[in-house]
Amino acid sequence: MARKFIVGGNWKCNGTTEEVKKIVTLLNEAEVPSEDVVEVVVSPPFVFLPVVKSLLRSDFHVAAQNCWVRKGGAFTGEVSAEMLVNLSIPWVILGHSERRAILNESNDFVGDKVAYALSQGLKVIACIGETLEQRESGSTVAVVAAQTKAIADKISNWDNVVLAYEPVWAIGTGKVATPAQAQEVHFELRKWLKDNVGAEVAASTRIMYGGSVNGANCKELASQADVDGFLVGGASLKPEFIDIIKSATVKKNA
Ligand SMILES: O=C(CO)COP(=O)(O)O
Repeated sequence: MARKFIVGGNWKCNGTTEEVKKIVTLLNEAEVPSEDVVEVVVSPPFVFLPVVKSLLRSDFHVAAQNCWVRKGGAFTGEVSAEMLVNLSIPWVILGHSERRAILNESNDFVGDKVAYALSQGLKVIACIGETLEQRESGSTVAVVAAQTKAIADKISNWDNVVLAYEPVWAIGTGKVATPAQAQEVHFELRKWLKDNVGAEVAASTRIMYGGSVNGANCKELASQADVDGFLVGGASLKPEFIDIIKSATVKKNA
């Protein structure tokens, strides 16, 4: 089954109202392949979601960067999945390594979050990835498999899930995974899905790559068989994000 290329821009904890409006203008004026070829999702900080949603072209979509693990209530500082749905925010990024590492989100907690967000009707970009230490000790595949299992154990429908493989050592470091390194892990993840969830889910679930993707390295990464898109941090705040969106055509012409 054809997996539509997907490019996400994770703006992380960046931006002022003025800067956010500038990025939206840049996106709105860009000439990019049609929605049939590439799905574009941008993820501003919570406070800017309404303004971005209201100004952004209708063929691009918005994502929150996180949400609370269960139904909202007395959880000071949290934002619930219900609130995102109420604001017609279709997507949420969950399990980003910055939240796993800095805010101690465990595999189980991320699995619960994914399950709850899906139950409320959100689409989820679920992030996984190994640290440098884990890669150097040869446990990359075991680590990403355990992270994926914690999600798989809690959900029964993968239709609204996209995996984002983001090796921690490549995030914000300028040290991008080589196309072969990315392809190897994406292949193993798809195999894990096939062996543990099912052949159909393995064939249809998109796996994005994230970690120092930029306008110069995106085409070669996009040409890898199991790379179905990108989750972009730093470069999603710059004009080169448009070039990354355009790299979807590498797939179309493959
Ligand atoms: O964490 C990332 C996207 O979620 C990747 O960040 P960079 O593209 O800045 O390395």
